[in-house]
Amino acid sequence: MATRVAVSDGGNKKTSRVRVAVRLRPYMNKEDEKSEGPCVRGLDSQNLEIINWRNATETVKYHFDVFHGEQTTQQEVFLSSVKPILPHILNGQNASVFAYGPTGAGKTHTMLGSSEQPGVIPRAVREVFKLVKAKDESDGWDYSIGMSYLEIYNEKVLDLLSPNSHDLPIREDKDKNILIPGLTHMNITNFADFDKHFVPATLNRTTASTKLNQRSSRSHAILLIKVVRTQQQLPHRQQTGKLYLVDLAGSEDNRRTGNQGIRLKESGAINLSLFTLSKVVDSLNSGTSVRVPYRDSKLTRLLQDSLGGSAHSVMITNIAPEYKYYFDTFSALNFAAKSKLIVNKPFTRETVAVPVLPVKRSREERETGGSGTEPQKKKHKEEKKSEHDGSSLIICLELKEKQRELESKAMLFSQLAGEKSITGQEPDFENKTTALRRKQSDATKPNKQQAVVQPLQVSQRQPLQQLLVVKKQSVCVKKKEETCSDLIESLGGKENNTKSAWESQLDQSMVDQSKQKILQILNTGCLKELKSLQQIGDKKAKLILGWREIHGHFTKVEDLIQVEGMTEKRFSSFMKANIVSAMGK
Ligand SMILES: Nc1ncnc2c1ncn2[C@@H]1O[C@H](COP(=O)(O)OP(=O)(O)OP(=O)(O)O)[C@@H](O)[C@H]1O
Repeated sequence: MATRVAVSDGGNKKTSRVRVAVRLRPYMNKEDEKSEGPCVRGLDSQNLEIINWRNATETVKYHFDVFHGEQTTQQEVFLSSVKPILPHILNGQNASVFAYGPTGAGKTHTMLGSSEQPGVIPRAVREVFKLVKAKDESDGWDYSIGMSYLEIYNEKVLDLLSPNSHDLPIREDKDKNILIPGLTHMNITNFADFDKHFVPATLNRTTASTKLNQRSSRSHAILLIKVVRTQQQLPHRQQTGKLYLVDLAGSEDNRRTGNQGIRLKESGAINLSLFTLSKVVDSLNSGTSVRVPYRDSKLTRLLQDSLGGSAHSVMITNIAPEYKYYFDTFSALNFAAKSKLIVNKPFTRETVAVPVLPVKRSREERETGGSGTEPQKKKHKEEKKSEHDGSSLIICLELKEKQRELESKAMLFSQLAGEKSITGQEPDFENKTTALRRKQSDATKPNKQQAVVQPLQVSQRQPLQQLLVVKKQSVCVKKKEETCSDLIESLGGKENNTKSAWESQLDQSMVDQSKQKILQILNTGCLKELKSLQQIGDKKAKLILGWREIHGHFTKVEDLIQVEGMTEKRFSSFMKANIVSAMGK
């Protein structure tokens, strides 16, 4: 029996920021490179720029911990982004590395690689063995290493080391430790041992061919390497460090993947979990005590202790240079920029053997008995707060939300790009790749997400016609909102009036009818119809479409509060404006 104790040594209270690296893969087809050039490019080892879709005469700049360009080798990625965090797991702390990005952007290449170009996973496991070997004899601790390997496919947790097993439950003990009863845990003694289990298990992972990637990963694969160290002397303190190596399924746009049937269903599950990941990131970033929605997807639930404050985490965002990935790339970069704000608070997980069992166990006994499943007992004050501490893995999910927002923009954009301009010429966005080589201004002003809009010389390139159309629309939305405020004012309503105060001035049956009309538009309206509602601009309308895609129908207008950015206050104002407007028709 062992008791979980907090460790108060110096390093434990330190906060650790999620490191964010971005890796740009090379062109897969040299012809594309010649014909269009990249839509995104690196500027130096930390900065990159991408064309601004809102205005093709500008680029948007991002600053990250590391930028890995097309020529970066697997070893360089490992050395700079992953190796530095590995020593922590020998001290009872958690670490995680996860690859995020659009489908086909290079996540599996980065994490797994090939026999000629091994990726992060084989390199990290080798390094862990190396670190343990270096410590083993000298520091008074015995070490054992174990592995588990699972995938989350269609919201099911499947054991890749035991492929016939069924969906495994995720449980949380009273100390908020995440457990997966029944998950195989194998002790491994060297890299060959790991390889023997890992390689065949990898073949069990669900992959399929999509239009964008012949061998697309349809699941999130999570490799867990657990290092348990036990003091050789009394009181036989024991510390457990976990390393999660995560290859996320790609965020995807089904208009481009051509997914149908089962692929479409998979895609829904992938996008839902990535969407939840984005919500978790948002919550963690907000730094408030708002509930972090870990429970909303299996992925975030499972990775809770990698994301919630107890881990050293690295997110490698993979992006692709081709124009067809433009909006995916843009949303991935925004997500990555946001995830940089997450701060983890690493601590050491330690148990102490109860004094009635002072007999020193042999290493073999410890290995077979000590690490069969997730830790059974953990007690740590800091850990209790873990739902509110920012951590890492996450990064992805916010993407989903951004993804949806941008998907809609992409649809609009691609519709526009697909049409010939009034003058009969093809839209020229795709031909502008070299526009990244534009004159730069020194006047850069970083925003919260570290993105900088870099103005370009208008004389060098004319704004794209279709982009101007998008701009005009947003002007219209603004005007509409002003009209709406006027209406509210004329009713004598202030934003914070209670519902009864303003509703009581109206005929209840009319109010109910208006609500029905609003509900109908919320449930069936296309983008344009949604935008016809008062106070619903382009962004909100897309968020509503995204919500509908995931959750189905709104059962009542009040459900609108569940849509991102719709606070109670805004909802109240929205209702007032729209009821008044509907009654006036
Ligand atoms: N840095 C790179 N250098 C060379 N080839 C790469 C690189 N990154 C990716 N590739 C190649 O690009 C293709 C797609 O990469 P990969 O399968 O890793 O994408 P993915 O992001 O994992 O996609 P999915 O989400 O669909 O599984 C593969 O053929 C891979 O070998």
